[in-house]
Amino acid sequence: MSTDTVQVLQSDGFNKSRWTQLPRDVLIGHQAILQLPDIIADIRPGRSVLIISGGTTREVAGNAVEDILKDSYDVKRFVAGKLDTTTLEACSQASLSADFLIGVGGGRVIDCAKIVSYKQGKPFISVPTAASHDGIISGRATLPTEAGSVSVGAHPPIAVVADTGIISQAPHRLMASGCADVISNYTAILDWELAHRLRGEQISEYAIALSKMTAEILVKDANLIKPGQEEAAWIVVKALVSSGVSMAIAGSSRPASGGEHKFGHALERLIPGAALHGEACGIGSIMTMYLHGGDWREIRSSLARIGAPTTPKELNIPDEIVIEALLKARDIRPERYTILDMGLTRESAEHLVQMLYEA
Ligand SMILES: NC(=O)c1ccc[n+]([C@@H]2O[C@H](COP(=O)([O-])OP(=O)(O)OC[C@H]3O[C@@H](n4cnc5c(N)ncnc54)[C@H](O)[C@@H]3O)[C@@H](O)[C@H]2O)c1
Ligand SMILES: O=P(O)(O)OC[C@@H](O)CO
Ligand SMILES: [Zn+2]
Repeated sequence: MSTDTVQVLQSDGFNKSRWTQLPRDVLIGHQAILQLPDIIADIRPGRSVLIISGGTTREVAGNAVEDILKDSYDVKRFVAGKLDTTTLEACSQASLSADFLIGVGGGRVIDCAKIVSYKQGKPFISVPTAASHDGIISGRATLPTEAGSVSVGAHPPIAVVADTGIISQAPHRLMASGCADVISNYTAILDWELAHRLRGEQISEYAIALSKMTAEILVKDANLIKPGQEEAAWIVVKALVSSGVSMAIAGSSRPASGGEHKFGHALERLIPGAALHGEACGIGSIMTMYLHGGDWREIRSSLARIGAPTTPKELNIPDEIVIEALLKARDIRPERYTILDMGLTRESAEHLVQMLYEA
């Protein structure tokens, strides 16, 4: 390095720096997948692509994406049945001959594409088939492991193509779950602020403001979120994108994931597949809002208005398992301090679950 450069680099002691990664193109709207060739032409990621989808989502949109691209690109496909290390390894192998990846599906498929993209250093495009989670643009991936869910570093997608027609035709339960994932931002923020006050954890006011505003706008528009409506898909996808941006600004999932998410991850381990990700976090958020002394009834009524579950019974989950998940939450990502890490007892966990059924 030349002396001139060293002089330019000198500072007054301020040494913070943050690299925020965001997608280059975000396209949301009616028949958006038809514009995939334009998006790819804009990015120029190469000529061969691996389309990653799930069993169902391949039928829903994976095949259509393949059809749209097959005349101009060398297309291969990979079906990710579940998200585990074996699948990730197989997907990585399949990606070796591809220049770029496209993840077409729900949260697990997109996380699979995100992780493989990061490991292989290849760009990926996110094509969500449901508005069920706020990971559609985030640079983090959630990996279920034996020891619980871990948030792993990944690349954000280079582009997002969210087709509101496809998304509006997904089961409403998925969209309601995505709304619950966003509504749970309210308590994620309270937990982050708590960790800041109690533990000196660094917070980002910008990330907090965006995350909170996103939840507020979604709750304000709750009456427009109806099954089968493309406008509803439009509203929810925008909220999911906005929540994802808050995570990108924070450089972690903190503004959108607090104790209610630790509870959700614990519940998924105890009774896999019984609740969708957002559903579990929504119920968790009612309980942690109560512990924060906030308006938990407002969280509950917002979830109910959107059609998301507010009690374990609606998901056929025994109350006892929810109590266990509340107590187990502290073992999930112990470094992430939340209201559930402040000495919750079995008695208070039982009370929290009973409270969900209160009129
Ligand atoms: N990386 C992040 O920042 C982030 C954020 C939120 C959630 N997540 C993760 O994402 C996952 C949750 O996502 P999810 O709720 O989408 O779960 P999921 O990916 O398991 O999808 C749920 C179900 O919906 C089906 N599906 C998707 N689109 C459909 C459609 N159009 N029609 C019919 N069925 C359709 C899928 O086949 C699947 O059976 C969790 O693993 C969670 O931890 C990650
Ligand atoms: O890091 P986690 O807890 O998976 O959070 C990411 C996302 O689910 C936030 O809505
Ligand atoms: Zn979430």
